[in-house]
Amino acid sequence: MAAAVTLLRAASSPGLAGGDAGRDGGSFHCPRLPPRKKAPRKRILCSLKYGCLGVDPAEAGRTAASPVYSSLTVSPAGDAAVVVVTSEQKVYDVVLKQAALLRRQLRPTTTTTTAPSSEMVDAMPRGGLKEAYARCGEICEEYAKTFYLGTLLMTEERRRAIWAIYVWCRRTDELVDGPNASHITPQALDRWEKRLEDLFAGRPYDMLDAALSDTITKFPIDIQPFKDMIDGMRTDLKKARYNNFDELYMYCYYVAGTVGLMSVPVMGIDPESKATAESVYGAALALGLANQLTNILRDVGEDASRGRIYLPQDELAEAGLSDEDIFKGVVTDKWRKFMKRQIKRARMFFEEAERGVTELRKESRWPVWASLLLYRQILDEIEANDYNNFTKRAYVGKAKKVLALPVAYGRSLLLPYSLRNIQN
Ligand SMILES: CC(C)=CCC/C(C)=C/CC/C(C)=C/CC/C(C)=C/COP(=O)(O)OP(=O)(O)O
Repeated sequence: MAAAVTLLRAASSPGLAGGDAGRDGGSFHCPRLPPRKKAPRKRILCSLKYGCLGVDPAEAGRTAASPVYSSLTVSPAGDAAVVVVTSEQKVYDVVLKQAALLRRQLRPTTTTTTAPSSEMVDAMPRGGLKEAYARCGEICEEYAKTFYLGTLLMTEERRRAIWAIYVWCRRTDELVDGPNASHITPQALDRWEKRLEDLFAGRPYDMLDAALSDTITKFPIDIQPFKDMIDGMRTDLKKARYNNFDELYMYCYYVAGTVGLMSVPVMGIDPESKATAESVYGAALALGLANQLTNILRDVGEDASRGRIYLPQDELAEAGLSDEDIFKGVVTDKWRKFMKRQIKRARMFFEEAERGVTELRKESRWPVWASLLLYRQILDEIEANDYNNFTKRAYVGKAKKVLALPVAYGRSLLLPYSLRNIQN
């Protein structure tokens, strides 16, 4: 079962998602739950941002009553209020937590010292941490060249930290997507999680872990996004279908939104920026989601050949499409229409991410812009392929890749969005 589905929570829970916490940009409008006695069984509609994306304006009226709105329902008994929380709200709780941590510039509580522990020293090669980070850099360069090039502009400490995070994510992903994926069991993921806890406590198992162990002593990085990513891998082991966008949203958070959350404390917010930490984390989350949705749209055919369909089943059905159509892989008008809706949604996540990039420290913006521009172009390529993502892999050519670098650099010089009106 997906962790993605709505979760039940007592209304009295202190971290009531989307409740009075509020959100910059006004996208969350979940009012407080009403007092129990006065409003038994009252339903409160929370308008969420992305659930209804891609719906034609003509259909807009219908969305008000459609299930894309989460319902907060006071229980019939009136005494134990139960809240159904959407994935977007649940993830937003994590965003708030991470933002609070960054604001306070806290070190993770499990880390007791900034000096390498004896376990850390044992796990390190003779060249020590320097060599461990260099290896992380090589891996990052090998798998994500454009992003790697961008990181070279960052300060050494930040760049090395980003590489260490990248490598941990890559290794986690390889557990379920790599050559040994067919042997991976939930127990192996449990062991990987234990290993994560150990490295956060200063007890790394190997040199690559040692680099991350060191990184978390230098930046206010929380373990939760890392654990959530492992949860995403657990989802991948047992789930091959997503009933609706809410479920898919959660999956995308687990496997990619988490990367955005892990990166912000290292990339840093521009000291001049007037944006709140929540909004920057929100943008980082949006970029992870946008990238993952794009990745899914690019790989429809490849995933189908492994029996997997990472598309909202209800939206497929609405478009008159079934799993069989995906397995057959014929581009029809129904498929084009369905794809247009999915692409539109992915672009909206990219749009949300854009503002946030400008709020990052100047030297951190370039790699993020570069990867944003390049990944977003995959959507253009899917369109250029007339939506044939069954047998053609949308690919951004070398020339376009090279061109993206100066464009990204130019954008990284722009004033943070939060300062633009102030200065004009
Ligand atoms: C926007 C702000 C404020 C900060 C930036 C925060 C960051 C760095 C967000 C990026 C998140 C990210 C890179 C998520 C990973 C998404 C993803 C789908 C990666 C795909 O990785 P591969 O599987 O290696 O891709 P390919 O299959 O294309 O090679």
